[in-house]
Amino acid sequence: MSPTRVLVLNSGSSSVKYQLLDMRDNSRLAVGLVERIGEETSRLKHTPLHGGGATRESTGPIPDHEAALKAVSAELAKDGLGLDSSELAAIGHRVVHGGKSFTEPTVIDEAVLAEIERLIPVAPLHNPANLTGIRTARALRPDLPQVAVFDTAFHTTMPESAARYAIDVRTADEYRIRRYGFHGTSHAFVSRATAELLGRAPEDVNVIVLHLGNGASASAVEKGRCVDTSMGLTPLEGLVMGTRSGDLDPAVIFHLARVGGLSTDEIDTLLNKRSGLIGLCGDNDMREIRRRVDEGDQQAQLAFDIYIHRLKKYIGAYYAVLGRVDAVAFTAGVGENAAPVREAAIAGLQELGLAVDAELNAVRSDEPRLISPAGARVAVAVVPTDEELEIAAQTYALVARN
Ligand SMILES: Nc1ncnc2c1ncn2[C@@H]1O[C@H](COP(=O)(O)OP(=O)(O)O)[C@@H](O)[C@H]1O
Ligand SMILES: CC(=O)OP(=O)(O)O
Ligand SMILES: [Mg+2]
Repeated sequence: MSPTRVLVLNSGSSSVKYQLLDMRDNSRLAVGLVERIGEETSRLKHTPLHGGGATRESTGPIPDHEAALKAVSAELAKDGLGLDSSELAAIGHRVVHGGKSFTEPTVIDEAVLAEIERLIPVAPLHNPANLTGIRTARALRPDLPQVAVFDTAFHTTMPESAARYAIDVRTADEYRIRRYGFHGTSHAFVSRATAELLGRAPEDVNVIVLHLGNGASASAVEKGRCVDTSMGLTPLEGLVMGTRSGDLDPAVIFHLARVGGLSTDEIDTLLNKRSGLIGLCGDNDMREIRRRVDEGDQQAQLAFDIYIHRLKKYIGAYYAVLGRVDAVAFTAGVGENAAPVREAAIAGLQELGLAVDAELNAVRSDEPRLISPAGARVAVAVVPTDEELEIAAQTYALVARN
């Protein structure tokens, strides 16, 4: 029998999330996470899901993504699920920036690696980690197909009117400056799952997807195709995020350089790592921010209000882009868990047919669900994302075809 298992690696700037799935029934055999890579207190959390083993956790320095992946491989081996298994069909990798070249999942070869490397300047937090993950996995299993699934792929359907910045065309083309968009695997999965929740085909519905994690982005999905998204050349544009500013007047950068004397790298770090919620109030975790808000903390309240204001602007903008909206879907860590964020983002939008039912919004569940009142013109939904399952499905489909 041909092998049916797929290992998915989602390498972030300082973390690796992974899942081992059996594609016969999409069941998960093991899931885990390595956090704080590069620090003294790195943490590995591994949960075997077949055979009912207990979660194992360990803390200690894991210097880089190569060491992280080797540690993951060792954990999997303890459950008899090692990377040497003949049941493994492929390894699927989340790759954040694929530029314009990659519109589909792609089997990784030297040319693909070179292109992912060339794109590092426009995804400095993500592509280097993705590359190390791929190189380490290839060294461990050189015989196995390794597939890249790109965050940018779902957004390649955006019309030029949404994808181009209004800057000199020749300069834009020379430096390939355009809006690529990210979190596409999640936007694709969630827009489809939302249509399913409504009992309709993806081609029949228009959905605004709000992916609110540490990184956050919105997208306008018309009949299953992305027509606009809030992230741009890099994952810095758009919504207020955990540590990233999102939209700002580009002249802020000249001002910081000319008046503040900051270097380009310093400004990059400021906007990507010391802005957003953490820059506004010192915390980037929405749980902590809500706790402070509930205690009357004014700084946390202002950070929350700025976050919500930006989110509301994008809901309005994408409503206008789509003309008709069937659903607004909240997803990722904040979108799935933070009821106050959903309530505040939709508040006051009744004229657009949008409302949230307080009781439904308070329900905690891992299932896709509606939170709008019965009979509402536009559905508001919470739809948990599953980037790993989507990456596994795309990886397996590609390998099974070849
Ligand atoms: N119960 C919760 N209530 C509010 N926010 C939460 C909760 N759980 C997680 N979050 C938020 O979700 C964020 C992580 O989201 P996630 O989608 O996992 O992000 P990423 O994939 O970018 O690491 C946390 O930083 C936190 O702000
Ligand atoms: C592209 C991006 O922002 O990803 P993440 O949310 O995983 O940081
Ligand atoms: Mg994420």
